[in-house]
Amino acid sequence: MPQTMSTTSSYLRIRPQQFQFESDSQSSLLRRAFQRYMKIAFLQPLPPNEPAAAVDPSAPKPHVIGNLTSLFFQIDNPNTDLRLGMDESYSLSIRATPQPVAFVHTKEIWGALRALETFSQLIDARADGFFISEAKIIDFPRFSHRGILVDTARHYLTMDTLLQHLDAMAYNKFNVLHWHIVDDQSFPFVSLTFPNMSLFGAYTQRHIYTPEDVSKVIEYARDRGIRVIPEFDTPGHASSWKSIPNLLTPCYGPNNIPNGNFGPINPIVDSNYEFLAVFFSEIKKRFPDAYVHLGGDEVSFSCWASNPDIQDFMVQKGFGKNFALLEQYYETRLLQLVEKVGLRYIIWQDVIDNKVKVNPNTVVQVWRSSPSYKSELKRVTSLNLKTILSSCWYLDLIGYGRDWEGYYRCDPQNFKGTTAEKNLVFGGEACLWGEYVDSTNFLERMWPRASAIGERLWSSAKVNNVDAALPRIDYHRCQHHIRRGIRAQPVNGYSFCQAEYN
Ligand SMILES: CC(=O)N[C@H]1NC[C@H](CO)[C@H](O)[C@@H]1O
Repeated sequence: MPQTMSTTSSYLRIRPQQFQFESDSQSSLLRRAFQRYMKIAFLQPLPPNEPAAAVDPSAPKPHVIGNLTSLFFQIDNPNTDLRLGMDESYSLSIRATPQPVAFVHTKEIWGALRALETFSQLIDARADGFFISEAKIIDFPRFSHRGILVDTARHYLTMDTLLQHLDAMAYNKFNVLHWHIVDDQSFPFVSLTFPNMSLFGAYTQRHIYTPEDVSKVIEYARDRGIRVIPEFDTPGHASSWKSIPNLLTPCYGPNNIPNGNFGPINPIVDSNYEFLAVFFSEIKKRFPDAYVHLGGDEVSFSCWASNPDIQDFMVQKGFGKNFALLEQYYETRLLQLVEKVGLRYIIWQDVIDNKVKVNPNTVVQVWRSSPSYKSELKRVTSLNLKTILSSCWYLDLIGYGRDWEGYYRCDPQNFKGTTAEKNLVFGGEACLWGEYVDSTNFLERMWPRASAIGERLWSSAKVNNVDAALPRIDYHRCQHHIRRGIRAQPVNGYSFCQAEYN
């Protein structure tokens, strides 16, 4: 839902063969977007040879007063970086009188992409043609970080799934793909510096993302105004990093000999920080975004506590039995080496909960839903740290019925904070963890449940009435997902699409 939108009951017909997007900008990204949306905006609304009568006879016949033949884009500054804080605002005006004219004005090219998506969603595709009403829209996102976490480590996601997902993200104006690319269970990311990591860490050599795959995802996302932020989660969730000698902590059994298991990254081995510095300097080369996600969640202390060398280290450092201090020691050194590499970072809230001192640019991702995410938001923002919320939006946790309503009601700034603290919450992410998700069910489990979060993160906080949203998310599922080839599951107990998924 745009920030401001007014329409009239005067319609213009669009004949795709006599319509084009136009701009003075020479941007190749914009040209590709124009080509893409000429297809998307004018997809046949109904299965072929469907009798026109199938169109809902009660729907009011549009009052057509002319033909629209072009949509002109004026972009003030076409060559801009894809970045946190990029300008995605736009105005869209469609007028029928004195003669049909349609016009978009944006500051940056990213607003042009968002305007194209809105324009495509305004088109009323009927059996007897394509129509669009007069409209005046002034729009911009409420939050600048509107992300989706995908997990390619618990189960592998095919490139086709990832690219379809990026298409759907664009249909919902998301702008960050948080690629949780590796974890305990597998390491599908092919490192150029340390090829053994995927050689020994991937499920098989087919369950990998080659450098070409990674570049393809980054370019495909960029074309849609979507940043790609990879997550390399340490010191926990790193069992698959086992090919790096001495990296993981050897766990000890009760008789003080190694029991063959390995735990979190070993924080007392200095060469591990040298490895991490080299690894993250590769990451900086491979991913253009200024931010990387360093994880830091769910570090289990039991293996560290079982290791006699670590026990000695804790005594030397005066940490006693407080392993949160050892995690602080690790995180402090990690954040320093990553900063030295020239990357900014996002971390899970656990790092803050363990009282690690972080760089003021740090972004904290709040994900736990207990004791209360609202008190966590207060705690993190009172440290003057930028924050994104995920707690309400764990799409991997499934139940029965319209769970999207809860996602829709959750507002990231709805906590007891000062205005300044609330403004530090600059967005959020839906998370679809991969424990029970792979390419057979990723898209239908993601969409359109994530659409409710997309509107929460783009639209005004005042757009929050679930009853008003129900028919819109239902329509959005059919017209902008199913019709565009995205397998999106039902959001309503009973409904149908003009063109069902075949
Ligand atoms: C930050 C975070 O969420 N960490 C773990 N918590 C539970 C999730 C499943 O719901 C995943 O296992 C995830 O790896």
